[in-house]
Amino acid sequence: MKLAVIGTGYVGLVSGVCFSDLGNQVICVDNNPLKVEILERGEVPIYEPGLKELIDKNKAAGRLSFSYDTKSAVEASDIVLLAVGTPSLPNGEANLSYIEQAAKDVAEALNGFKIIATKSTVPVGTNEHIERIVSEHTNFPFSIASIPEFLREGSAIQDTFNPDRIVLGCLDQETLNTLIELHKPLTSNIITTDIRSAEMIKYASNAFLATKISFINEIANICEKVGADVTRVAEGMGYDQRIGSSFLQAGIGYGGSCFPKDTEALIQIAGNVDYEFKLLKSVVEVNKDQRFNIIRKLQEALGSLQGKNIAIWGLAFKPETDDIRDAPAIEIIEELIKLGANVKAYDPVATANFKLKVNHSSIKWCDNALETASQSDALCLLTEWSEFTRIDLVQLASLMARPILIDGRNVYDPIKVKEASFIYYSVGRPHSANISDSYAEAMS
Ligand SMILES: NC(=O)c1ccc[n+]([C@@H]2O[C@H](COP(=O)([O-])OP(=O)(O)OC[C@H]3O[C@@H](n4cnc5c(N)ncnc54)[C@H](O)[C@@H]3O)[C@@H](O)[C@H]2O)c1
Ligand SMILES: O=c1ccn([C@@H]2O[C@H](COP(=O)(O)OP(=O)(O)O[C@H]3O[C@H](CO)[C@@H](O)[C@H](O)[C@H]3O)[C@@H](O)[C@H]2O)c(=O)[nH]1
Repeated sequence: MKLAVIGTGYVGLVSGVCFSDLGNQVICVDNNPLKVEILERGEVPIYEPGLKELIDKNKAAGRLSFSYDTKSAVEASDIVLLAVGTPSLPNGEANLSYIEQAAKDVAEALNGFKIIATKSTVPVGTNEHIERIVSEHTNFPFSIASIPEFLREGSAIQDTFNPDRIVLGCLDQETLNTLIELHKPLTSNIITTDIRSAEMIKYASNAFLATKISFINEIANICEKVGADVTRVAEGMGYDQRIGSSFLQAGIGYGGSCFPKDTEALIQIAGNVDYEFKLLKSVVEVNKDQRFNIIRKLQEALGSLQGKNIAIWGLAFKPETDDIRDAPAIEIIEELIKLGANVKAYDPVATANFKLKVNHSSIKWCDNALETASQSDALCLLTEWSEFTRIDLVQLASLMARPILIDGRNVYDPIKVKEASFIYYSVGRPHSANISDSYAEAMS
């Protein structure tokens, strides 16, 4: 089949590359000429493991190309996938201006029947809105579908080739047949439904996963006070198949380009029909506060942070990505600066993106993990990159002015950290400095 993919962010690029690898002819379009130039030069504008190799392979096979010309890409295609951004507006609602513009661009480029399918995460009813926009700008026939995307950054290729399910929202049987044919090589678990339900499946999935994270983070906060171990609690819960073990890792809260914006958007979607989504509002509130546990633990260990040297390991919102959108590190570092601390920061790949967002004279950007920790009063691990887990803890402690380690992702064995003479704070685990003695006293 011949595809035009509009938008070369994570979703557009990865799904475009995936479909070309399956033997389809794909043109990935972006209206940012800089991105297209980078891709045409053979470089990749995002860090995503395995993506460059797959792009090179499919470009060489003549199945994949890049363009900023929506018109010629659409003209050459049977199916158009919309994969442009839907970021948050200040009130939390999804900003639909990119998708509206893309729909108009595609409509004006139609030269015959096309399927126009939305992969972007859009509020319920948006595909009907897209249908209206397209019909206002063309006389050619077309069919609309919603194909929400569930890939995760950092494992986007693996997720795309091995999806748990494909959701196809479309009521036109011929269009459905074509889309089933396109997705059949990926999985047999293809759910077909109406467009509004498909749109809601995406928001409900992200909101549920975010709920699991906030839930386990609150359990962790209680574990800290009662001397239980949240990692064992999550393990014990996860064996119950009704609960499942994934997304029960306590930490500093979720970040990234999706959970924060999609939870806010679903609260707005509900609000627009006079429904107060109380549970999800609490999920968001818990998440916003969880990252500040890092600051609270630093203050417990050091008192005032004024003039203290604080090392930060990890700036990306999760490992294996250079994406810093809504990364907890942003607010943590901004708060440290506000409190008068001197910050040294390091991330294996996300520093350049982070500098564009947060730059301040009291931040020293470092090139490696040990240099960052050297002479610091405390070290905070915010992203669980594997290189941090492999570090020699004894050497690390010897380099620091004070051996205080705040582990925001529970990556270290508390016993080993103690053996290396660290004062260790993790999230919801015993053997850390954060066990409440008052609970033990109260129970005795
Ligand atoms: N990032 C993820 O992991 C992920 C996963 C699942 C779903 N989603 C959803 O997919 C959508 C895209 O997310 P993303 O992170 O890939 O976005 P992104 O912001 O990284 O990229 C979007 C791209 O679209 C381009 N664009 C905007 N308007 C255009 C137009 N009219 N014509 C051509 N190109 C245009 C932009 O220049 C940009 O390169 C969002 O709705 C998001 O919620 C994202
Ligand atoms: O047990 C967990 C799992 C995740 N996280 C955090 O949650 C955030 C999101 O992680 P993850 O879901 O792995 O990455 P994303 O790339 O944001 O993917 C989510 O958002 C995408 C965009 O909508 C969806 O497509 C994916 O299915 C959904 O997992 C990150 O900050 C993680 O650190 C935790 O704190 N604990």
